[in-house]
Amino acid sequence: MAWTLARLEALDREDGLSAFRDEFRLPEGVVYLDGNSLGPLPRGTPGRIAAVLEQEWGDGLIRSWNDADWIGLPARVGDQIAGLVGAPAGSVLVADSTSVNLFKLLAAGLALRPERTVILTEDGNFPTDLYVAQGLARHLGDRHTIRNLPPEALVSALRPDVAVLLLTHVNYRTGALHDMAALTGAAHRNGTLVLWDLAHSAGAVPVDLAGCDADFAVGCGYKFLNGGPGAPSFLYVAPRLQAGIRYPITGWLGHAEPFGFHADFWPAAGIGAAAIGTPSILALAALQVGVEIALRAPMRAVREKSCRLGDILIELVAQECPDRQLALATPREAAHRGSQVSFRHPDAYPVMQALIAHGVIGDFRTPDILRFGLTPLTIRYADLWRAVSVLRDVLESGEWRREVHRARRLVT
Ligand SMILES: Cc1ncc(COP(=O)(O)O)c(C=O)c1O
Ligand SMILES: Nc1c(O)cccc1C(=O)C[C@H](N)C(=O)O
Repeated sequence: MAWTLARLEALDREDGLSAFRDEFRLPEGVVYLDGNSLGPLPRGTPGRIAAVLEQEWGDGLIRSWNDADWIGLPARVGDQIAGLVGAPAGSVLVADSTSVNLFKLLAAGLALRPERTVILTEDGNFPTDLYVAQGLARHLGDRHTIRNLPPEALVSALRPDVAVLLLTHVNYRTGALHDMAALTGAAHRNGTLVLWDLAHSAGAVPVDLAGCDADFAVGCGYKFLNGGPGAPSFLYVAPRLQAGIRYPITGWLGHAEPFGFHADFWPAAGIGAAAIGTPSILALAALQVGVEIALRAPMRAVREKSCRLGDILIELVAQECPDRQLALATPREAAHRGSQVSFRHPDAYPVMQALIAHGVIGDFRTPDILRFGLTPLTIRYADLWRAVSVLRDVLESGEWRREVHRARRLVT
């Protein structure tokens, strides 16, 4: 049966998550399909930031490190995020950026496997993951080799020299979802540690770090967790590894007694040793608002809606835009994708710019990807009708050929 606007509106009426949309500020006339890159602003965030500014900073001044427990905020928000990624309390800390946390945990993983010299990762992994691995290998005296392989070749590449398997759970371009349990199990049978990048998973797909016995993970605060541009990242270290770990950056807030002001470093117990310097309290407060919304949304319903949105988007594009040079770049089966759908088009960049000019905001990824993020808390089924109608019109009219849509901007 063909998709119609009426059928999609009927799905919106039955949608148990529909009330969440009102918790976000979404500009009139915009269909926002980029929450996988920068989540929208929760309506509660400005008030929370204002309270931290006025009362905690303005009135409380430095006393707020104790009175408002600013000092405990990275671990508190970490424990809240733990509830979203299947991790126990005390195993997640909010700190730094995803790139920095990748460096910290990859270095810690390599230090736990000193006799092994290979970092195994995937072709098409997010560039920062690859660059961090390259930079770290150089820093360690070029002793390590980085092996990039297609996903289907990873398991057979797990040989005795592989120290760490570094993977992004959901691929940023294609949206393909790895089987975390199977890959972690295969790595462990080889004595290899696994570091998962959850940038496109946390808050979007079910993640069970403890159930999969994952070793390390990092994740992003500004995508599906809606923490705002440049929101701090989080990191996870399995409790069984925390005692023996050696982080490459040992700052004063990772010390067992930061206010002892000792000359020598000895690490805090548990996940606290992963901290480096003073956390950004305003950014943490904003992130906490987004995380608390995500915690109220049942993950099973989020995943179901995400899969359904993806299936409908794929079917609607096939229905409305046949023969328009669009090729699905995302696995067709919902079980194998995250919360985005991507299409290839030879002129993806100007096509996306034309869509954005009409208020349908997705993004372009080199060389030829039109990427649509599906955030079940804010997207209505009927929004897909509007998005695909605009896509059809842009492709039919050839409007994307106009010079204005071809001018490359710095951030795509
Ligand atoms: C998979 C993945 N890892 C890491 C990052 C980078 O994180 P950051 O720029 O916050 O360090 C991103 C996106 O920016 C990403 O998509
Ligand atoms: N972090 C970003 C930024 O500072 C500007 C523009 C985009 C981003 C992104 O997050 C990109 C994103 N990780 C991606 O999946 O492509």
